[in-house]
Amino acid sequence: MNVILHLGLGSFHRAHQAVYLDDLIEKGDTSWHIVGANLRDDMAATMAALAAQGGEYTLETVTPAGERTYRRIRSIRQVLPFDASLANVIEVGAQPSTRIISFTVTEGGYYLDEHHRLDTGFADVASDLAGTTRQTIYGALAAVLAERMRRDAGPVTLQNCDNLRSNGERFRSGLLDFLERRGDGVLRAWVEANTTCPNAMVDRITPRPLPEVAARVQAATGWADQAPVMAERFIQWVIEDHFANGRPDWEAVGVEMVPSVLPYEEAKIRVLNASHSCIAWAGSLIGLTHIHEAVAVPAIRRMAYDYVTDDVIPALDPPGAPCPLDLAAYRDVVLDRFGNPYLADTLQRVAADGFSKIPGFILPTLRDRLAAGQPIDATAMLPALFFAFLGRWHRGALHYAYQDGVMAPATAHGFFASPDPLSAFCADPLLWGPLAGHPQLVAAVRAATARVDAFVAAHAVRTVAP
Ligand SMILES: NC(=O)c1ccc[n+]([C@@H]2O[C@H](COP(=O)([O-])OP(=O)(O)OC[C@H]3O[C@@H](n4cnc5c(N)ncnc54)[C@H](O)[C@@H]3O)[C@@H](O)[C@H]2O)c1
Ligand SMILES: OC[C@@H](O)C(O)[C@H](O)CO
Repeated sequence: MNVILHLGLGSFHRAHQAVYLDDLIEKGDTSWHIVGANLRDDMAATMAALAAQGGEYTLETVTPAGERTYRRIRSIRQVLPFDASLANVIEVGAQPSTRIISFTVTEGGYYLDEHHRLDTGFADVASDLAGTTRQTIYGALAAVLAERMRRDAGPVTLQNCDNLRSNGERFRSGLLDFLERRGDGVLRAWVEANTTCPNAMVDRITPRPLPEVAARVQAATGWADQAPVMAERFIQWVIEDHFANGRPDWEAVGVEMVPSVLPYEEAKIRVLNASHSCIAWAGSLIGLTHIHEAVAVPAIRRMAYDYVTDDVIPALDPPGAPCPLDLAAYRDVVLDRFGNPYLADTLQRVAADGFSKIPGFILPTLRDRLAAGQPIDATAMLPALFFAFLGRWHRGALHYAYQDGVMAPATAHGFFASPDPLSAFCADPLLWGPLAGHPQLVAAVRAATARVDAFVAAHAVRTVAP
């Protein structure tokens, strides 16, 4: 039996990779299973429920027409209880039968600067580097791989499943930097020789499951499942076929194995993820709650549509180097997927982690457009929306809690204490990297904030503090 150890047993993994593997098991190939664990004690009730259910749970999918399906997923065979020492994770990860270690630790879980080097200013990274904790993906994998090397347990693939551009390469760069900073040259050399990190594009909108999901699952299946997940029907996974020690027969279940994931990930990140954030920030500013409500507001749909049409498509599909994907068709499909009312995906979930999403999803289009001497008006709307959103958060006037794994609250509050808050926001190196303070960026975002203010004044549907 071959094992995939998955770190970060959130909703997405259980609606995506675990489902692909379950598809394979259903086809009669039982040669792989998943062992799952978390690096943080942040979803204890779900982890306990999953463990009590032997790793099994129900996946509910729903189409834009409201057609629901229910299916029991059995590919996760073991759930490791959280333990800050990660002793169980290390034990499983160091076994020769574990051939793949995959992870979803959110966009904010990588702590990389624009050169893909570790940003050691983050307390979690600093304490993992000092060896006092194992709470980041780097600290955890350094411990697992050290034990694997000690036991001579063989090569292993490190498979990133987060929404990160060149997600395998970036993670690898962070891991190697982590080992170098720790002075762990022997392990670093072992990792270079014995691991691969295939880039991958992952896609399936997976909201945080609400209590209604469990109620529907029980009504439909009779099982009082304590850990169900819910997702859209659409699913996609594109992987560079670069595995160190074998892999499941992913092609047999529709995973696309490609030499380069680049066009897929650029399209996904810039078209889907950036417009998703745009819609979430805009909808939040006018007091809405769900993505489908926000994308139904013509002015919001237009912002996302114009951003993709005016700025992203010309950047990704320039004359002389045509993109292999039909980006206009992709834009339309994505906007329709956001309109699925039965998903009830929250603005709160998608608006989260702006301090990772501005640099990851939006900055590359600004950079490309400015480098080509082209206007950035449509893209500037996105940071202008986030700036207004952050202003609401700063004043305590958001109608939900904002979660951001990377934002330093004092720094973000500090923008609004400055005589020119917008300039302070546009000068933040974490958000803007080499574009921080760029005069054209500041001018375009300033002009866009006036359009955002006009949009809010015309559309506010909920009484919120100004
Ligand atoms: N939900 C989706 O629609 C979707 C779709 C495609 C990709 N993804 C990717 O999956 C990620 C997780 O989404 P989800 O829906 O499973 O979220 P979730 O909130 O259900 O789970 C988040 C997981 O990440 C872990 N985590 C959070 N911060 C961490 C950190 N700094 N270090 C280590 N572990 C950390 C948590 O313990 C948990 O296991 C997203 O951030 C995204 O990159 C999600
Ligand atoms: O944009 C937010 C993401 O979590 C999104 O739901 C996902 O990337 C869709 O695959």
